[in-house]
Amino acid sequence: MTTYGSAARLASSDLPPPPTSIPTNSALFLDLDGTLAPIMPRPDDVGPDAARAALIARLREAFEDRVAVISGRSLDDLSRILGDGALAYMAGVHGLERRTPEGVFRAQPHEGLAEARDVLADLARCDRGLIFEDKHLSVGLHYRNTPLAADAVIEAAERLKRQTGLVLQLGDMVAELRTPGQDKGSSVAALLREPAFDGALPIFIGDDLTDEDGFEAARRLGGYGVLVGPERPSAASYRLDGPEAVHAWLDAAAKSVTESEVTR
Ligand SMILES: O=P(O)(O)OC[C@H]1O[C@H](O[C@H]2O[C@H](CO)[C@@H](O)[C@H](O)[C@H]2O)[C@H](O)[C@@H](O)[C@@H]1O
Repeated sequence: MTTYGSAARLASSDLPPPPTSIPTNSALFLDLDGTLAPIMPRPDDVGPDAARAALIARLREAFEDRVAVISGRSLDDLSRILGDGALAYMAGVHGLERRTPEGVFRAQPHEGLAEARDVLADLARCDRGLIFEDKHLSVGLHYRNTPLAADAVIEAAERLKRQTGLVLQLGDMVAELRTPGQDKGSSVAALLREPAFDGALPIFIGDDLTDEDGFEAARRLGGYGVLVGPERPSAASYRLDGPEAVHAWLDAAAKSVTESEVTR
């Protein structure tokens, strides 16, 4: 369940930027859209990017593979955007799918998805600005290109939540109905149980409401969250302005870890 962190954080304001000098045993849990990639008008507008790929490769080396992308996108879509094998650890559909070197975990799709799929796809046919997205374990309707449709989309999604038992996941100009049972926080906890992450300090970086589960898990498991974008009540401890600042911070953090390894 998404809440907004401990009471101390409910009125959070002026979160500082994270320190660039971080413990060598840190593990990075990274959101994609709005964090590693700038927000684009349509989901398919986000594609492979050489600078991002090079950054991920540097991070994997500096953090000895303790790097995971944890996204609302499906694993297939993440492979299209990041490249197959770009990362050893990835979670998709808000934690409903997870890939590690040992294999793929995938939740069972909820039976209510058929109804949600029909209703949202019908709505998309009524407004050419709406984009219907089917991720098999969840279905979503994007209204970024037709913002006046927001109320109707959210109302329909709330009704579907009540009728089906699916989880309503509101995001950045999107309403999504997803299979219950997992979230970004449970993915962080599961990945920290992998041998490569043993004893690691989790740092979760993300921009969206779904990332609050990741911030809370990181905090509970001894690390912290970094909110990307404007201030809001959040379980994160630090904040960066946007993807450009994220890339610069990750670069600096990787260098600081590499340098402290060299001087040991
Ligand atoms: O958890 P994330 O990696 O941040 O993924 C969240 C959602 O990202 C995508 O939608 C968002 O980004 C699109 C491209 O910038 C944008 O057009 C859309 O309005 C945003 O909501 C993706 O399509 C969703 O499946 C993800 O859940």
